[in-house]
Amino acid sequence: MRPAINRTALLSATRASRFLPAYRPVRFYSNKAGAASASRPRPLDASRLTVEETKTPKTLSKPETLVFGREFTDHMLAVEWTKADGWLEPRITPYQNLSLDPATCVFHYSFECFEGMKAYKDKDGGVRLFRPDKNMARLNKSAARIALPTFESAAFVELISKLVKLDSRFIPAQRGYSLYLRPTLIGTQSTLGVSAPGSALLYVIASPVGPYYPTGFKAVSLEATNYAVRAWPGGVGDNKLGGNYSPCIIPQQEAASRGFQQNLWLFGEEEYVTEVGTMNMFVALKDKVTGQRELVTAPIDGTILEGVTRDSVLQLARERLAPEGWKVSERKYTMKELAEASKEGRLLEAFGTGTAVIVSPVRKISWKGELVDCGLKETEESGEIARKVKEWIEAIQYGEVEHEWSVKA
Ligand SMILES: Cc1ncc(COP(=O)(O)O)c(C=O)c1O
Repeated sequence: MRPAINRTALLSATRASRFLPAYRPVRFYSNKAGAASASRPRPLDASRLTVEETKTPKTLSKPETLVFGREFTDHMLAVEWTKADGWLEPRITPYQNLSLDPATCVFHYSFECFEGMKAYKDKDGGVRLFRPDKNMARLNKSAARIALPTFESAAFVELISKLVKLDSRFIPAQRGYSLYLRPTLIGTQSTLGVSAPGSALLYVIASPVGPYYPTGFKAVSLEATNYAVRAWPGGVGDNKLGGNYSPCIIPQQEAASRGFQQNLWLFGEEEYVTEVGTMNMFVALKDKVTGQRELVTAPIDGTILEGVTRDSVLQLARERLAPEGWKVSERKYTMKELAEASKEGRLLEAFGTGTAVIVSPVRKISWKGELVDCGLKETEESGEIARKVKEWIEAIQYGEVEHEWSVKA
C-alpha cells in the first residue's frame, strides 16, 4: 500500500505561492512517508514508464545562440522513491516546475546529488550516450554517501535513452553540439528533523549546448588557491553533491577579480595540485634526469572527483601514448614540482578535463607571486596532447569510430 499523499495541502500551498503557477505537480510525499508496506520495496523498473508528450512543443533556438544550461527540452524524466514502496513508476512528462513543501529536507540539509553527461547525434541521425555506466556508478556512490536511495543503473540508462530519443530534435547534428543531461536526486521528505529521507525524487532535465570553443581552443590562466580547500581525504569532495559546489564560487570570483579564468585547487602543506575549477587536471612533464616524458594526474584519494573524462584520457593515453614512449601516471604532484619543471623547460603542457569542455588547455598558473608558464608558445592555444585527446574522445562520442564507450540510445 502507498503512504498517503497530502495532495490538497500540496496544491493549495502551491497556488498560494507568488512564484509558482498552478500546475499538475509531480507527486511527492510528506513526512508521513515510510509507513509500513506489505510488499518489498521495488527496484527501478524501466518497463513501468509512462509518457505524457507535450502539447506545446518549444521553438528550437538557432544552434549558434545556445548558452550553456539556459534552455531546456520539451520533456523531463522523473521517478519517485519512498522507503516503503521503493521506486514508483517512472514518468516522462512535459518539462515543468516541481512543487515542494518549504520544509522539504533538500532545502535545509542539502540532500542533493547530480550528474553531468551528454547525448550526441551521430552522422546517421542516431543518438548516443558516452560511458553512461560511469555516470550512473558515480551518482549511486554520491547517493549512498548522503543517505539517498540507490537505483539500478541499467534501468536508469534505459529511461534516459527514452528521454533523449523523444527530445532528439533539440540536438544539433554538427560536431561540438550535444544535449547536456542533468540527472538529479533529491530528498523530498518534508521535515526539519535531520535524518535519512523517507522519500526522494530522481529526475533528469536536458539542455542543448554548443561547442565550448566555437572558434577553436582558448588557453586559460589559473590562480592557485591556497587559502581554501575544496576536498580532503575522508571528506565528501570526491562525490558529486550540490553542497560541494556553492563554496567554490568565492575562490573562483577571487581568481576572476585578478584576471584569471579559473582557480586551481591545492591541498595540504605540500600544496599538492588536485583540480582546476570543476575539472580534473593533467600535466605533461619531462624527467629532470632521464628525460622520460610523463603525463600525470592526481590520484583518487578523496581530494578529487573521479571524472569520466579523466578516466577516458588515462585509458586512451595508456593505449595510444605509452607506445610512443610516454609514462602515464596517477600520482601526487606539487605546485613546487610544476614551478621547478617550468623554470627548467620541462613542463610541456597542462590541461583540465571535464564533460562540458573535454579538455581546457592552461597557459599560466599564478602561485605565490610568480607566474608559472605551462609550456605553450605565445601563438599556441593548446598543446599537442590536449589537441589529440579532444580529437580521440570526440570521434568516439559522435560515433565516427565504433567504440564500446559510445552507447546507442
Ligand atoms: C569537481 C569536478 N571535478 C572534475 C569534473 C570532471 O568530471 P567529468 O569528466 O566526469 O565531467 C567535474 C565535472 O563533473 C567536477 O565537478
